[in-house]
Amino acid sequence: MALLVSSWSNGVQSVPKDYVMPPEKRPGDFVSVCNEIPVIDLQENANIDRWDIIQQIHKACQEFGVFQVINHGVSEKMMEDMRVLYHEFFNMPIDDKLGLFSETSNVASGCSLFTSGLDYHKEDVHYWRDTLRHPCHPLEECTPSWPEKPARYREEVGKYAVEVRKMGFKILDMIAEGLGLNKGYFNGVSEEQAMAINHYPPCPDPSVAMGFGDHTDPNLITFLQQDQYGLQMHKDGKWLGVDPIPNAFVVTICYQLEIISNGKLKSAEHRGVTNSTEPRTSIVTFFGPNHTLPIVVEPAKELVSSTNPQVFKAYQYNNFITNYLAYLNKPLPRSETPLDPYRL
Ligand SMILES: O=C(O)CCC(=O)C(=O)O
Ligand SMILES: [Fe+2]
Repeated sequence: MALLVSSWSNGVQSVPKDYVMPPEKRPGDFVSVCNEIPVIDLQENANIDRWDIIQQIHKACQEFGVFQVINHGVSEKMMEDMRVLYHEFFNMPIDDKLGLFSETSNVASGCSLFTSGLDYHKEDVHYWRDTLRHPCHPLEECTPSWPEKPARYREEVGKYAVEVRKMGFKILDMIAEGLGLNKGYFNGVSEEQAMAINHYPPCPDPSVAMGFGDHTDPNLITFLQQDQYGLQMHKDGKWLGVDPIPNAFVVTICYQLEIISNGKLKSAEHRGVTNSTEPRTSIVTFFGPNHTLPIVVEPAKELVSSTNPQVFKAYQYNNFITNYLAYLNKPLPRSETPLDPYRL
């Protein structure tokens, strides 16, 4: 537990040496907010109909692999309640969190509170973050593993998970239609829903530490709400800062969507940096195929033709996840990406 950054970092004057990243993994010069990352209003009006919104989403998925949504249907009150709840959670006395703590991230199973990356003791340098992670669907099976404190946790997070699922499926339908696929096309590969709540305490020197290193999420699609600046996206060799718009969700295209779209949509590489003044919390929801079932993922047949040859082969999702986790443990610099073994 003493390992949690939030348990020891308050008031520290310098970054401990096992949190000082080697130069190639540091955040580099300050990256300001990029106003080009699309912000899409999901509310139809007299001038904008559903098809216009689908086109905006499609363009953003092709050009950036990321966009923000507003008027998305999840109530502002609920998003604010989540911010307040997780502020309270990360500020609870250590004893209240002890039962949840795990020294490894335990990604595949139940609820865990961990720090840094996948396996703290195997790392040379650590990330400046603590994370609570748990599955969210089916709700009745998941909630018994969730935190018991704050007392309203299970009720509030349960409602939020349901609302985010509705929004997620609505946006996935629009992505499907933008690709020329039927509504509901992604239903079979978005069954699994999990949340990760990343907490980054203020860091005395954000230029040498890293909150969350570069990565692309392995699942289908990710929705993130954030209370402070810190998320950056990689595009055309540059890092772009994502504006922390209150009550917006950042939508990120992940590896499975790039593969199913036969490379038409781009997955987005991203990272989280720290700041020296304010704690930052990102509340992240992931949707993807059920990793406990032998689900086959492959490019949509409708998107493959003689002029658009298939660029990825079919594989089992659980095999992809095993390879992805092994990839994350490989030392830098890595010569290939987790997508490469699946290219034709
Ligand atoms: O905290 C952030 O902004 C990034 C979080 C993230 O990329 C993740 O949880 O996969
Ligand atoms: Fe991520």
